[in-house]
Amino acid sequence: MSQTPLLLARGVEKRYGDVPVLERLDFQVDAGEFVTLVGASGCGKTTLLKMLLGTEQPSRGEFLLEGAPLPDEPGVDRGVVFQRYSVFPHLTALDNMVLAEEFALAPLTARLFGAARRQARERAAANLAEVGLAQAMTRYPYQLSGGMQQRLALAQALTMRPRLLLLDEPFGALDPGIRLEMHALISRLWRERSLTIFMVTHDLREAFTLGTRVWVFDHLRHDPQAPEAFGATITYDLPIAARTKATPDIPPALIKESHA
Ligand SMILES: Nc1ncnc2c1ncn2[C@@H]1O[C@H](COP(=O)(O)OP(=O)(O)OP(=O)(O)O)[C@@H](O)[C@H]1O
Repeated sequence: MSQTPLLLARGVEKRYGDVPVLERLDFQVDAGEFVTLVGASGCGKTTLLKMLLGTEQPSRGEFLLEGAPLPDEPGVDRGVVFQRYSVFPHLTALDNMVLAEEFALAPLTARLFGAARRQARERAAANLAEVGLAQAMTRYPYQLSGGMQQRLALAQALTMRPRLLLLDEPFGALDPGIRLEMHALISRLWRERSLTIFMVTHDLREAFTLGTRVWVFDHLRHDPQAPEAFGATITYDLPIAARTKATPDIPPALIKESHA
């Protein structure tokens, strides 16, 4: 069996212009891990997700996906869900799903025909059913609740069976009860599909409940004369032993950082 980690970061830094945002990122993540990212606003969590997605590039260092340089543009090997989902408003849930597959499989025309289209529709229907949207396939986005839209977003992100699933505060805009339902859904999908997930959240309880590993972002180095002189990095990398714990133990030192 290969010893190559699914994802390796070596000496990654990210600057926007002269401003360092992230520094000293060295980590390895194995297939099947569920990494949650927490930390103060503006310390670069979304920037890390964007680098993994391929919409931003490291200023220094590199990422290796299964030993090969991470492609420097988004691809079907990485799925993403944002806090607010943007869909095509004139397409039903099913047609939005099929379109995601058309973009992936026929990037030039974004059209599938005949048997390929029929199969794409069958897959789309199965994937929607898997996230609990069997009854909502013919609905338009404005007819879906926030939770249902995020279910659709998840189904769409998983359409091409990505190696990495990147979630940027995917449940941040949802009511607490709906959030719990979404926690159950993402946990089930993670287990059943053996996903590798990176999820940014401001909710520490969510981070410790869902993650097998919690990364806390902060500044290791700080110059009071020049607050923007240094980037943030992963200051804690906390393995969560018992993933199925009903009430996760959150280190008291971290409680103050919760925004929830
Ligand atoms: N395209 C950009 N150009 C210049 N600066 C940027 C750009 N994108 C992000 N930044 C800056 O980089 C820093 C990190 O932003 P990022 O969104 O990654 O932080 P975050 O930890 O995800 O924040 P939040 O928790 O509020 O979502 C911020 O200071 C932000 O203003």
